[in-house]
Amino acid sequence: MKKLEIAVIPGDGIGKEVVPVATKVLDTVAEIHGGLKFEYTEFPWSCDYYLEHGKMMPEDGLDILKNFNAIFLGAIGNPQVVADHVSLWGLLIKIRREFEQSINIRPAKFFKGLKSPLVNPNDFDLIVVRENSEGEYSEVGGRIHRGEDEVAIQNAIFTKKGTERAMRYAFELAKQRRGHVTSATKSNGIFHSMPFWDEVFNEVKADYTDIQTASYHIDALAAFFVTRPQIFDVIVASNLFGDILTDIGGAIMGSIGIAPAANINLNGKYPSMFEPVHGSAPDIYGKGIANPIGQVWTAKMMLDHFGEQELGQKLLDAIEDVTNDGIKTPDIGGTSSTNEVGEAICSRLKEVCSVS
Ligand SMILES: NC(=O)C1=CN([C@@H]2O[C@H](COP(=O)(O)OP(=O)(O)OC[C@H]3O[C@@H](n4cnc5c(N)ncnc54)[C@H](O)[C@@H]3O)[C@@H](O)[C@H]2O)C=CC1
Ligand SMILES: CC(=O)C(=O)O
Ligand SMILES: [K+]
Ligand SMILES: [Mn+2]
Repeated sequence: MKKLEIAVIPGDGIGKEVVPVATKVLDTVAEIHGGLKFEYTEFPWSCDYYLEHGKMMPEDGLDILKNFNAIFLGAIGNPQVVADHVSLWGLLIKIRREFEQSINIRPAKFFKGLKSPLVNPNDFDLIVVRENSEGEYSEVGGRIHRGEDEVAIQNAIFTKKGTERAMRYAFELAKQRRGHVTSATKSNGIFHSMPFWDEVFNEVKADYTDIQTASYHIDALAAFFVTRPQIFDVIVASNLFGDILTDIGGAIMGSIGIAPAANINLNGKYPSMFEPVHGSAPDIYGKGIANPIGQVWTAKMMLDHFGEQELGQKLLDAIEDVTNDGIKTPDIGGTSSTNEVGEAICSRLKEVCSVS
């Protein structure tokens, strides 16, 4: 029996609604597999926890998490009660950083049964490799002179190591896909870090002569996500650019609520963390209508990570079948609830796996 110990952090808002659906789907996958078992330990770390304890997680939170095989997280953030930079840096970004989850991979593809807002979605299938350890998301800087003369300085940090690591990951990934890497740059406007980014990209690509490459400024690239997403295979982007591109990736599939993600620790020292692209969606929380597909597809990425690609693919097929059958939450034009979609995915999965 392959036993996987998973730390589960539903977090805030709709994280608390979609995570239980996804763990139920994972249990169905394990049942079908027969030799696989997920053992969940749930942690209530969230903005509610902050209100009670004055912090997002206990002092020894990371020590507790580091012994798990993976972390499965919903979303963090309840800006009504805790400022977003405090809640995210106190938990989500803290885990990404301390556990050296240096890469965030986020696929987007034409999804069967979904109405893309694009006139001609034409089967796009791309994956963004987002640098996840530095870049524009940094604590380096400060504020001085409160009031009228206030100055805020925010530094973006680009190291050779971090930049090259993300790019090499993208090239390796492209080898297993369609052999094309696009670099998201902005070297016309950002004077130091982006020309550096371009230089590192040119260096790395010289090692991958079989891989085709392109480089676009992020503004044009964002527009191409809308006008011709088919031209992309793997896109490598800085932390901020990757963050923005992947919400667009969700949008062109039909909803940000279906976009999955994985924060990968590459050195094996710490667990990786699986959490969808979307946030806690306070505007729809509590109504039971959050789309669980982002979280369930994220579970599929966790299955892939543990070497269960075959079942992972069946799960993705089951999600697409259910969507195609019209069992959908309101964000993608349906009338089903979060739980109904989850149950339909489990049933469909059992059906396809009993016939094969
Ligand atoms: N990784 C994380 O934990 C993230 C956390 N956040 C936090 O989440 C909170 C809300 O942030 P927003 O900027 O509003 O982004 P958001 O992703 O939570 O919501 C943006 C829009 O998409 C919709 N949406 C998102 N997920 C959905 C789903 N599964 N089903 C249906 N509709 C969905 C929401 O209803 C909202 O209209 C903030 O506190 C923010 O800091 C935001 C992004 C990522
Ligand atoms: C914070 C955020 O929006 C993200 O990691 O996607
Ligand atoms: K999330
Ligand atoms: Mn984001």
